[in-house]
Amino acid sequence: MQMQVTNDIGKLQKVIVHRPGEELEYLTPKFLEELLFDEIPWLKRAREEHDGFVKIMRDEGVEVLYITELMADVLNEKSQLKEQFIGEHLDLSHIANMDTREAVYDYLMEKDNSYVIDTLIRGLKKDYVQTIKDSESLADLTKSSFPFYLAPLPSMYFSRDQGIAMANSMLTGSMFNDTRRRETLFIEYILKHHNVFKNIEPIWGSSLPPGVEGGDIIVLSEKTIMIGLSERTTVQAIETVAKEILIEKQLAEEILIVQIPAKRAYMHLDTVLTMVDHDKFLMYPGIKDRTYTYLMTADKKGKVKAKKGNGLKEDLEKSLNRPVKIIFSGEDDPIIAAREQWGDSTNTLAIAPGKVLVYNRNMVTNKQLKKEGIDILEFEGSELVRGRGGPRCMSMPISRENLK
Ligand SMILES: NC(=[NH2+])NCCC[C@H](N)C(=O)O
Repeated sequence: MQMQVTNDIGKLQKVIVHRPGEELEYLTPKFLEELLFDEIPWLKRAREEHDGFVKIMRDEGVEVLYITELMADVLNEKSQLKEQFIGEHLDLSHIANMDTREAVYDYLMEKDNSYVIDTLIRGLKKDYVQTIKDSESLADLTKSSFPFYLAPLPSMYFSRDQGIAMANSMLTGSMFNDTRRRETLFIEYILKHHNVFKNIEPIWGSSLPPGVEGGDIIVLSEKTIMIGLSERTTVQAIETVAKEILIEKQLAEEILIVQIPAKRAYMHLDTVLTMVDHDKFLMYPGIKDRTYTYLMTADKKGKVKAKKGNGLKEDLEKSLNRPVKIIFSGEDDPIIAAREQWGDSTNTLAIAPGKVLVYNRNMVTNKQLKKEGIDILEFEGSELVRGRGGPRCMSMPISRENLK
């Protein structure tokens, strides 16, 4: 398949998602912070909500692929990859004792592929695996209270962050937090080995310094890629990826960096700013005077140069070559806007210019969008939102129509 994403609003053709699974049932209050959740979603309802999200996209003609199914295809077709895949998960799991590691490996190797895939996402509780019984290891004696050999991956359903299609290439996420690093192994294997992807030269996030996640990348046009400098995306990683984008792979002519305050409530640029139409953006007003912009381009000698931007609106207008309207969410009221931003009001997913998916709970912002002439497709997301992400976070587009 040809990867093609040269904008963030063109008709969405193909997208990869993950249906929330039992990994959400391995969340407990004690480890919420470490696992980057604020609450424990009710799985049954979260799945219904996710199915609703997928149904809207399918009804609109979007081809929706599940990451677990693509991964199962890979392991079913190339069985020799199973050991390597499990091994890479174990490498990233910090199991202190080698015998324990071996026991976990043996346990997984005996199971069938779909069980392995589900377990790697769900997590593996310590009591599932019989380790050394008669002699205890130092790791056992000093064992932490963390109850898993393989931690659950509850943020797996935020597939946006794991793989970022830009033009005809894909960057795999270089996750800022240790707890999310194993998520990207799935898309890496799919990119390397699944025949839905062919002739794609990816940029491997694992080769970058930590900190470029998909929620921070918005492909504005063929010319410009916007990158958030945020809690999750670092200057170091941007410097490296900019060379790939501007020089090695020439995926765009310029990168517009938008620096936002580094805060949990808006860990990625797309939690406070999304594009909803050719000339319209939706933005959380709480960051209005708190963004700084920079432009990165390549000079004739093949070096990346950065300069200060002229402010978000002006830079967007220049890049898109048209006047732009910024709609301030929550009717620009500090309380309404903050409340609804926490409910991901500003994390819309465009499936065509002027047509976006939104959670129904953000009533004020949704009404505002309608007034602005935006077609909104609402769905229930009250459990999904507890993981701090909305429709855009839950989708990894791999094909969108180009804009004229
Ligand atoms: N693109 C996004 N905004 N993704 C939201 C990710 C939420 C996830 N729980 C995290 O903290 O990492």
